Amino acid sequence: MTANDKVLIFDTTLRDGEQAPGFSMDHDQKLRMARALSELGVDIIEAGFPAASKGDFRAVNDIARQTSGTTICGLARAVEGDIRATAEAVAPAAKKRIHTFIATSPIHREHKLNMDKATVLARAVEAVRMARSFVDDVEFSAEDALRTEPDFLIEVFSAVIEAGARTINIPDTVGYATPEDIYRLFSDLRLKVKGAENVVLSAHCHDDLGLAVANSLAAVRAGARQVECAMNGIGERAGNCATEEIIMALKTRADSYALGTDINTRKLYGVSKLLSGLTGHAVPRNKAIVGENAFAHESGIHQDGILKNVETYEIMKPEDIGVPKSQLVLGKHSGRHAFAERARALGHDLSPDQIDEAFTAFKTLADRKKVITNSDIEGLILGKEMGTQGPWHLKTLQVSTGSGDGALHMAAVHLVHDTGRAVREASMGNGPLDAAFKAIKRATKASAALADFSVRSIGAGADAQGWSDVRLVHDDVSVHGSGVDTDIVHAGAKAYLDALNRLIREAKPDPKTTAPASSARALSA
Ligand SMILES: CC(=O)SCCNC(=O)CCNC(=O)[C@H](O)C(C)(C)COP(=O)(O)OP(=O)(O)OC[C@H]1O[C@@H](n2cnc3c(N)ncnc32)[C@H](O)[C@@H]1OP(=O)(O)O
Ligand SMILES: CC(C)C(=O)C(=O)O
Ligand SMILES: [Mg+2]
Repeated sequence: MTANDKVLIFDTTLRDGEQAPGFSMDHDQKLRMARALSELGVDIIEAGFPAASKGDFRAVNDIARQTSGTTICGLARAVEGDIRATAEAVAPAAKKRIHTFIATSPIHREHKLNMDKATVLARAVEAVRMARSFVDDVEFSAEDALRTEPDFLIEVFSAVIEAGARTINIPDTVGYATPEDIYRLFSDLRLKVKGAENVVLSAHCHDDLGLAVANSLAAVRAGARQVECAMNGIGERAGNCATEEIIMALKTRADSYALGTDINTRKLYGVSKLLSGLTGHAVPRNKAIVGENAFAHESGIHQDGILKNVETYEIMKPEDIGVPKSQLVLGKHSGRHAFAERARALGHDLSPDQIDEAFTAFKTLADRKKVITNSDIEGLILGKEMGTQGPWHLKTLQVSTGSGDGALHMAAVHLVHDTGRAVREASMGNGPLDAAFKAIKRATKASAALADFSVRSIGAGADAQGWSDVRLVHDDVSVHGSGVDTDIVHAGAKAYLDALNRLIREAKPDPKTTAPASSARALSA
């Protein structure tokens, strides 16, 4: 594949995606997601905004340290401190990029930046020059490009290319453009920007009008060779172009685009599920590519067609996305091989130890549940992954509850700390979950306020497992925890402890990877 036959996938799940309300991830979750994106084969991971906080700096820095093979990028305003912090954060990566931006549209210039055209132009050039003093790979974005005067865009892009930018990103920041607008603008810029033939043109489309993927395809048609996107389409407001959708559109309609990506599409479903698990937001059932209904057929005419020829109603192969159509039925008589195979088919590459652990949990579940679905297995694997890191581990939870006036709700817990210390505590509460949360709080002596709690069923049937999400807040730090169990009170208690453990771990960052004082100064740019 030559550079011109390939579309670079720039994944911004961890930056634009994480910026959206309700989608923040803690340090471990970001590292886990970065690993999954790298294994998926994205070309560039935008890992965060290092100047935003010490936590963001540390996450980008650790991702740069631990992720090999993928370009690690951080976002910076056209501000010296932001660029220095980003340069420092991405420095450990073998392949690193600084992405700097400034808004160019009249409304942003006048009302947000309070800068005239000449100042915006000068700041853009200065920022790119400075970023180039740290790294070779510099991307420049003209925020709100689609509402900018085209002549001014041409002037800015020509100048930043001369200053050393290698990627020129043309964002539809507010999701205002139509595919025709995008096609026209990208075609025009390709012709008129000086040096455009030597750089990669990039699309960054938001989904406010539901056009992000269509607009990204229009940009590709007009010559863009990088698409910025986020898994499950998360991002500011209505979100970004969905990574899984643009990739499968290019693959499925290769007859029309004739362009490739380096993505292992079979991992898409697993990465999508991982993100849902980490953030506590399930994808809608009817979501393209990765939704539960994407390959499900209920109506008779469709089922009849599918039975006669699957292509009557399916334009993609589920296995190309990692959605298994396996004939193996998993139950209590199944063995380790079949289990490991299914886990792999669902996109989870587990180590032998992880398979042992998940298989033991699977057998316990199979004894309790008649039918084991793919959702059960996912819940089990993701739930295990989430609950294994201490310092506290739940050994036993016993709940006694009743109904009617004066009913008492009690919970007793047995927790074990990483140090080996065991603690048993009990508490009453306004309900069984409240009693369990209070007993855990007492046992760990941790103080945190419950900001959000939810439980949903994964899989079908009365014996479906419950997936619980808990958000705890302490000292302005907000963390999310998850728990899975066939019993919803146990699922809630596991989620509560998972979140408490995260708070405890967040409170003690690894001194070796904490942002040094110089970058802390940079944060106040
Ligand atoms: C379209 C996008 O997605 S843009 C990226 C959005 N991401 C983020 O905002 C990341 C998280 N942000 C933060 O943590 C904070 O906003 C920080 C650390 C970046 C800045 O915080 P503060 O210094 O407190 O400034 P605050 O956020 O209130 O205002 C932004 C300032 O940056 C200026 N600014 C905004 N974009 C740019 C830019 N690209 N280049 C230079 N200056 C900029 C604004 O005009 C404003 O300046 P002012 O203080 O002189 O009015
Ligand atoms: C920072 C830029 C690329 C952005 O997210 C946008 O303009 O939407
Ligand atoms: Mg954006």
